[in-house]
Amino acid sequence: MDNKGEIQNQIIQAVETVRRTNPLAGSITNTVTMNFVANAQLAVGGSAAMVYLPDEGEFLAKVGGAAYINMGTLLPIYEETLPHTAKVLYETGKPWVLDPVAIGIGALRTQLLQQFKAYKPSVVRGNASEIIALAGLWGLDGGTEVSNVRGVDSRDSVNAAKAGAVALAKWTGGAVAVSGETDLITDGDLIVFSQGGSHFMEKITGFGCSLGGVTAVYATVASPFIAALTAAGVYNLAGKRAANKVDAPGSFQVRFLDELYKATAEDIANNPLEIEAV
Ligand SMILES: Nc1ncnc2c1ncn2[C@@H]1O[C@H](COP(=O)(O)OP(=O)(O)OP(=O)(O)O)[C@@H](O)[C@H]1O
Ligand SMILES: Cc1ncsc1CCO
Ligand SMILES: [Mg+2]
Repeated sequence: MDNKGEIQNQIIQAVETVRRTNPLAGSITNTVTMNFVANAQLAVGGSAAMVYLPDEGEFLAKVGGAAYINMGTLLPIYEETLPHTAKVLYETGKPWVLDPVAIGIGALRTQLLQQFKAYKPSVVRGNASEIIALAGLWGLDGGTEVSNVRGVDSRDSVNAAKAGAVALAKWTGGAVAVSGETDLITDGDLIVFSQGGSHFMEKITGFGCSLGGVTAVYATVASPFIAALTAAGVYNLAGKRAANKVDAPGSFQVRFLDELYKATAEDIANNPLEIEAV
């Protein structure tokens, strides 16, 4: 798929189908930003449900059109819940989005992320440092063995994660989305840069987490690559619009949710993107 017009048409289809069908993408996600993830999923027209327990993860994997796993705040029960849910998703062919938040901290996080390699997440979404570190953990090109993640924040530029993102996408057969000032999305063959957003998005926690949840919503109706591009497009558009209306982070978050809700499919598809071959 190297035709920008075709990509834009598929983005329009994804946005409209979600608004028409209100699809469920269940989440196992961190307790810091859970509410923001759910509200962003609802604002784009999806349906949200958050769980912690192994049988409930399996239930959501089965009834939802896709799922979202975010590693932000691990609990002991996740040693059971996360691999169990990821295995069900993989074996039933359900798309799922992985956000490897804070990769490198703690033994359980490392162990779980290693296990996920076999369950091939349809979309890996993270900031540049997280993507580079995951490629390293999985022994792929473009990764580093030592994580450069500082807690949950990135210390690398989006472009530095290009090789790792491509290698991860080739491994999973899905898509990888690297967020930053400009977002990079790849399916292993094409690389798309999506522009927009606002510096305020670094001043409120959870824009990355909620972007992952919204990506899962679009993955219920579109390919992993189109889902990641649609989510990046609506985030960049809504972020740019919200920043034009407010002058501080708290009101930015509120305005951003309003702009997510108001964005039309055409405006999302027309948000600036540049396409290059790998
Ligand atoms: N300086 C910036 N300018 C424009 N957009 C930005 C900027 N920084 C981040 N964004 C946007 O914010 C969203 C989240 O990206 P970010 O890289 O901050 O995620 P993250 O570090 O995983 O966030 P969190 O872990 O707090 O949820 C993306 O849509 C990205 O495009
Ligand atoms: C701040 C924070 N700490 C663990 S998860 C999280 C949300 C952003 O990733
Ligand atoms: Mg993050």
